Amino acid sequence: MGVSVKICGLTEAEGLAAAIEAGARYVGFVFFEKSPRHVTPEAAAALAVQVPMGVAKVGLFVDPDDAALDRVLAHVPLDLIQLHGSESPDRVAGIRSRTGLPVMKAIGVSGPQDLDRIWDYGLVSDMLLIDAKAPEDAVLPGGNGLAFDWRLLVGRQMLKPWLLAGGLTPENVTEAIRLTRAQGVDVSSGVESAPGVKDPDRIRRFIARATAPIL
Ligand SMILES: O=C(O)c1ccccc1NCC(=O)[C@H](O)[C@H](O)COP(=O)(O)O
Repeated sequence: MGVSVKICGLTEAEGLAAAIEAGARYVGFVFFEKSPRHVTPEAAAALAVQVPMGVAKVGLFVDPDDAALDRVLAHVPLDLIQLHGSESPDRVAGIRSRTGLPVMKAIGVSGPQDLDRIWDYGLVSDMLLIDAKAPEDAVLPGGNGLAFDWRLLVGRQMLKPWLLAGGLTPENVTEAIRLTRAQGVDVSSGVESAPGVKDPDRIRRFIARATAPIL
């Protein structure tokens, strides 16, 4: 099976259409108000009708309480919940059982000290997203266009299906996959022309390169 691609932080129909037509397997909507990619539940619902079967609609949350999840789920038929805050393993398991939806936990990596958490969260999540750890003073816990040292993942066993994220672009995604053997990749700022503005051409180039056979 080829590499799966998630395009994250979609806010308007043109970028979403480009992602779907180019073969994205996952499309992400950000429900975090401080993000330039934030969408309301109503806006996400309008975009979601454009998404065909076979493409998973992912809702990205940062330390959501139950009411925040309920508010979004009342409007948007999500297929997968992405947790991008400091949710504990217990909270991940709780959200999974309360919503009945599969959960992908994002794990920030900046060095070898972060790698044990990949195992811990693999026990309670359906999928993992291995991302660059945000700097201490960052406003956003993800979507910062920063990469980490991909060599940290070489030969690493994962308990669950996983996506690589953090600073990926059409220019570097082939090398990232070749090195890490990632099953999937996730991108946001690397396919934008400005924060929060997706560039359909960069989306198409990213997906074409990520899904091309690696020699
Ligand atoms: O994208 C955001 O604005 C965002 C806000 C809060 C938490 C996470 C966020 N994005 C997470 C993603 O899924 C990104 O695709 C991932 O971190 C990679 O981002 P980038 O380095 O910009 O490609």
